[in-house]
Amino acid sequence: MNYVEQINKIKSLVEYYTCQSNQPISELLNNPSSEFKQSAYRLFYELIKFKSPSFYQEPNPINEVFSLIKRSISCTEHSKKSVLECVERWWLEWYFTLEMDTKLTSNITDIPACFVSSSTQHPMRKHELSHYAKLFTVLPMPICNVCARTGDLLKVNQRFVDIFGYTLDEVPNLAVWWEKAFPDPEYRKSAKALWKNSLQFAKENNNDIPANDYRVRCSNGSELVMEVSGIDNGDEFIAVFYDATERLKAQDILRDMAFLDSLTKIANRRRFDEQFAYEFERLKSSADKLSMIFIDVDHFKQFNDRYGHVTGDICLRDVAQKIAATVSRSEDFVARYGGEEFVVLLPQTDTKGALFIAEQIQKAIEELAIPHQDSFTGLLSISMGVNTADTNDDKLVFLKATDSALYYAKRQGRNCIALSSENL
Ligand SMILES: Nc1nc2c(ncn2[C@@H]2O[C@H](COP(=O)(O)OP(=O)(O)OP(=O)(O)O)[C@@H](O)[C@H]2O)c(=O)[nH]1
Repeated sequence: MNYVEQINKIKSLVEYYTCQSNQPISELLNNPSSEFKQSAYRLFYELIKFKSPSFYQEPNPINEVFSLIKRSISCTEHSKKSVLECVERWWLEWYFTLEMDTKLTSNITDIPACFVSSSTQHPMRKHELSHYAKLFTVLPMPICNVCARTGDLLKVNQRFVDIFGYTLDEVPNLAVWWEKAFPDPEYRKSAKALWKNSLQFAKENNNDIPANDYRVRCSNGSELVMEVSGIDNGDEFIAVFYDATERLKAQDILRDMAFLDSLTKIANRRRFDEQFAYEFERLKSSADKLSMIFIDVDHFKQFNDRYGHVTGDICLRDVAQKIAATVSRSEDFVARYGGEEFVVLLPQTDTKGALFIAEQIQKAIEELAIPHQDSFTGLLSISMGVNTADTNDDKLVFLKATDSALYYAKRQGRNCIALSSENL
């Protein structure tokens, strides 16, 4: 298998898990299925262990291969990039483990003992030695080697110093590291507990320290979210840090995409269902009121028929943005319910407050002054149904009653606001 074929195999793996597998991307990244990890491992083993000894020749081959693939992925393909980075991270960890298990001896002084396997039968050759020393230095992520008994940091690589700004003299042991990199006592406590659990897990599971995200304070005061994993051989462990900022950003984008209506750029129905359930749950344990407004654009079928669907789309986008701009409290929530229908949730708001907001929305849409020749006023208008729930109300009954109020407004001739009969 040549280099290009090897690269294509990795690309196909990423392509498959991004586009064809049934697992949603966010779940794939947060909770990778064993099938995904196993496929990545099989490919790693095939290329690195058996078929491609040439992978060993360069000090940092995995990084090079993945950089090449990254360059071939367009910057808009966020999910593909995230999946690729996930595979790269595993490969680097496996690469370390493989080297440790099969190549190293314990009588070498300039190599962290963590690289050294006591079960190794073959003494390491000189060029291999320099290779491993180099590996520690050139790997593109921060790495530190720690004595498990004393907590002394035995070695950190240049990348560690570059990224965090701490030299070995400044963080000589774990106690100082926890103090400096985790200055908030509360967060330090939870981070330490997470790390302790990870080390325990490693002892019970092949020495692999599982990856978790930690918020690390750098010497210049900035904070980075780092995914930390590693290897624990009992006497020492190696912690490998991977910058999770890009992954978290990609996850945020994916989450936004899943919950955003692509046309109007406000929350979609799925997001509404979630928020509605959350607000109703909250209502149960409080004496507050929750108000809701259903909004429907009047005679929108005729608008589309007269002005065309493209103008119709622009109109829906403008109406949605106007509603969102009018409802300004941070706890209020606006979503596209479907088609030309929108919904507003107003926590801690009584009927009077909700009617006031509905009037504001009506005024705002009037100010948009979108021509609509088939409308009574000559301008695009909306109809609204308003309803208010309290602790004892049922979610679905409330939703239905608000919908009925909206259709009452329609029957009244449109361009008006109707209050649910429950509130009269
Ligand atoms: N352009 C565009 N039109 C949409 C979209 N979603 C739904 N519609 C149209 O909105 C129209 C809604 O029509 P109806 O449900 O009959 O309602 P209406 O014409 O607004 O009448 P009333 O609600 O009774 O005032 C349909 O023609 C849908 O095709 C969209 O995303 N873009």
